[in-house]
Amino acid sequence: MRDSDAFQNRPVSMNPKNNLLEIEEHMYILDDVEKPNVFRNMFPYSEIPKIPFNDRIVPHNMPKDIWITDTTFRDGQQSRAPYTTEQIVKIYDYLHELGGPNGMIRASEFFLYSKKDRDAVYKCMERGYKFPEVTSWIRASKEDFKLVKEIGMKETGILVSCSDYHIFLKLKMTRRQAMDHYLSVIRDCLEEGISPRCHLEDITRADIYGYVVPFCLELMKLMKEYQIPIKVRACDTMGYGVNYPGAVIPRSVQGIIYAIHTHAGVPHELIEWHGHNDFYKAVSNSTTAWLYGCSGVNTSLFGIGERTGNTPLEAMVFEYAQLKGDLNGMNTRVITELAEYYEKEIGYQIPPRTPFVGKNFNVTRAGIHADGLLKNEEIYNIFDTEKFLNRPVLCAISNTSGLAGIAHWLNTYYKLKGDKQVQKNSELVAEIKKWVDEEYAGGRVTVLTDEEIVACVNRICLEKNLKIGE
Ligand SMILES: CC(C)C(=O)C(=O)O
Repeated sequence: MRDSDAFQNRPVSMNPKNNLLEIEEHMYILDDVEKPNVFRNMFPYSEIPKIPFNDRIVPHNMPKDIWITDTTFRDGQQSRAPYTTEQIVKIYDYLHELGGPNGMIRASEFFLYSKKDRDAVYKCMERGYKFPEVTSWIRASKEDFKLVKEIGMKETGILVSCSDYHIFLKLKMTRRQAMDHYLSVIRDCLEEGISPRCHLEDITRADIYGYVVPFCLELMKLMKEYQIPIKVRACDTMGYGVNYPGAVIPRSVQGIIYAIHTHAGVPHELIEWHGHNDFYKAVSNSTTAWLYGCSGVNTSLFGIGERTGNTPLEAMVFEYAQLKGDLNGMNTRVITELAEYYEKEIGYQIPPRTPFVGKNFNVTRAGIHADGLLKNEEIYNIFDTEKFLNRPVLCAISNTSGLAGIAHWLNTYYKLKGDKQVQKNSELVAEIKKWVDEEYAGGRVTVLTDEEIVACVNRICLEKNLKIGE
């Protein structure tokens, strides 16, 4: 599918520094349309959304410094039962340790609505950590700005929904009215000396050059006037963003970031991407945002967030390492501690196939694969998961595991190394295999649990006078 040029009818000039065509800044004026533009060509509603292309290619522009921010206690909490104060403080401690001394998890955002919310904030601030910086999420009112100031926070998030779906259909305003309203609220915030983080909700259905860029230009003017940083968070509220080269804005992630950075002049370090996973794209869109000019990507632990969730924080840790070639001080083993904490203390069941944290993320079942693993674990493991996540690669035992799978399971479970390792041709393995085959011949369809296998191993060792690891 093709669409009209996003830049159509807009005046362009050549930038002599980089020979790129650029739109004249003074021409980014608010397009105060009479009727909402709901981009029916992309979002017909009674049909599946469409991805039009105009084949405009945006150049890579990854900032030197990129980082992760966290919304576990805001978007994350919106979609589940609230955490207790103690749980929030414990998770915050973990985030601090995971992010490391270079502030790779730069900031986290907290509600201030209830006493419980504020208690959690006080306790986290008392920790005195530089990172993650404790920031707030409030109703946009003067009283709330005062509260943020009293608590001693430097930054707050403010909702500035930017699509006509929100402006016309929810707020019942025109673009001009919405923009004036938002700007006056942001001015109130700046008057209190608080740095606003503007959440441009629903940006992937917004008119980028008719509303978003003119609005961001006004923000940059305010920033200059007050000499206080103003952040712009591009929120892909419904997960419509795509990262395919040549896709049309407002669905193109790179197109949006390019517009905000190059045409509205927002510096890299003040742009953040906030993704949702409705179309399975939260992670790749966030990485794309980094690649095209965002310093920050906003995430939540295990992707817990509204509907299908947000960009999982742990995923972006490994995206960072792959893009940059190192972890820049992040302690990835804390991810496993966090996963255990969520399962045991919070009672949250992580789906077993979840990358990096699910029970099965590095478990191999098929016998033929297990055979490969036994020869060299690199063949069927993504990286040294024992080193980085304290999760040695595992073979689950089922009807397809074969002798190799059973031997591997024994070696991993009993942590047998070197010549203590059990071989697939050993008597113990053969006896376990007989029991496994009998189980499945009897009609079993489920995998064998660790407890069942240990019981079987103990029985065989007793009956046959065998010892594990000899
Ligand atoms: C409410 C807004 C800021 C949000 O989280 C989103 O757009 O996803």
